[in-house]
Amino acid sequence: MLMTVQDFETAARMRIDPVHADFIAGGAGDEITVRANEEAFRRLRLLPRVLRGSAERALDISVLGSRARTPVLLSPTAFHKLVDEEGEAATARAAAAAGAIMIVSMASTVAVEDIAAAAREAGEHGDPPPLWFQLYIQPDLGFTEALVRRATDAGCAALVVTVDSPVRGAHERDLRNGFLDLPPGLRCEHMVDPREGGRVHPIAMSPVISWEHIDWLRGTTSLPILLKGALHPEDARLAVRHGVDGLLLSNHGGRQLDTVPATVELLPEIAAAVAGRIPIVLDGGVRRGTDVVKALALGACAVGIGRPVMWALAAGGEKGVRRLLELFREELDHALALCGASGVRGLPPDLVRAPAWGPASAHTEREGGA
Ligand SMILES: Cc1cc2nc3c(=O)[nH]c(=O)nc-3n(C[C@H](O)[C@H](O)[C@H](O)COP(=O)(O)O)c2cc1C
Ligand SMILES: CCCCC(=O)C(=O)O
Repeated sequence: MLMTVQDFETAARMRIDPVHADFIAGGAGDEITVRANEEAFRRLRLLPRVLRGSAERALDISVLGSRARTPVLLSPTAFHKLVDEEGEAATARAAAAAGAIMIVSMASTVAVEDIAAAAREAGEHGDPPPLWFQLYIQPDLGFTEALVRRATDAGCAALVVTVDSPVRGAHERDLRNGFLDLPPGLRCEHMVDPREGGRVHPIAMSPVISWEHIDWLRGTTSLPILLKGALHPEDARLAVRHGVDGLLLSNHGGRQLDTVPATVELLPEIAAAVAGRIPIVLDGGVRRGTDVVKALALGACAVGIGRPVMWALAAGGEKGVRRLLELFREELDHALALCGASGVRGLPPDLVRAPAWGPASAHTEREGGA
C-alpha cells in the first residue's frame, strides 16, 4: 500500500531501470547535502499548541498572483518521459487535479504548450493553478528571450530562474553508470531551435551568467521572477535589490555544490534577510506533512517537492502523482490539526524547536540517518 513517500520510491524502483533510479536519487559528490536536507527536517521538533484548533484547516495559498489549493508545489524536475510514457503531461494533469502549482522544467521531455493543454484538460471542473516555468539563462540571449516568450504565450504565470548551476554538478552515480544523455527518442523539447531547422541544443550551464543577466531578464518580461538556488543571505538581499519577486530557497536537492547546508537550516537566516519584502518557497528534503508545517512556520509561504514526484510518476503515472499529492494534503491537514492551527497561513516560528548542538544533536543524527 502506498502510504508514505518512501513507499512510492520502493514501488518505483521495482518498475524502472536502476540507472534511472540512480539519476533521480543521486546528487553531487558524496551526497552529503542530499542526506542533510532530509536529516535537518528530522532533527527539528514541533511544539504544538492546545485548545485552539478549528473544525477545518485552510490549505490554500496565493503567491505572486498564483492561487493554489495546497502549499505543496512541484519543483522543476527534468526528463519525466524517462519514467512514464506521457511524461510531464501526466504530471501536469495530476497537479491540476490537486490544485497544485507545477514548475515546468526547462529540461522537460514534453513541450510547455502540451503540458499547459494537459493541465487545462484536467482542470475542467475548476480552474487549475497556473504553471510556472524554470529557466537556465542561456548565453544566447536571443534564444533565451524566445523561450521566455514561448512559456509566457503558453500561459506560464512566473519564471523560476535557476542560479546554482554555473557549471553542472558532478553526479558520480551517473558517471559510473554512463548515464550522460537522454536515450534515443527523447529530447529536451525546449531546446529545439526553430531558427536552425529544429536543431536540439544542449542546455548550457554557464559561469558567465551574472546579475546583469537578471537585470536584462527583468527588462524583457513582466512575469514575476523567482531566483532558485541563491543560498547566501547577501545574495537574497541582492535579489531584492535587483527587482526579483521571490526566492525558491533550494540547494537543487544536493545535486550542485555538495556540502552546502540543508535548506531548512538556512531558512530563518534567509527570511530575516528578505524581511518579508518577497515571498520564499523552500525545497529539499520535504517528505512529510510535518516537514511542510516546519518550513511554513520558519518563514516559507510554500514548499516544493522534487524526487517524490519522480518516484510517484514512475510508480503509477498520473494516478501515482495524484495519490502522492493527496497524501501530502492529508498529512499536512492532520499535522496542522495536531498543532492547533487553523490553516497554513501565519504559522508562528515558535511551533518549531531546534535541538541544541552538541551531544544531543549527534544522537538525533544517528537516529535520523538509520
Ligand atoms: C531528477 C531531478 C531532476 C531535476 N531537474 C531540475 C531541473 O531541470 N531544473 C532545476 O532547476 N532543478 C532540477 N532539479 C532540482 C529540483 O527542482 C529540486 O530543487 C530538488 O529536487 C528538491 O529536492 P527534493 O528532491 O529533495 O525534493 C531536479 C531534481 C531531480 C531529483
Ligand atoms: C540538463 C538537465 C538538468 C537537470 C537537472 O537540473 C538535474 O538533474 O538536477
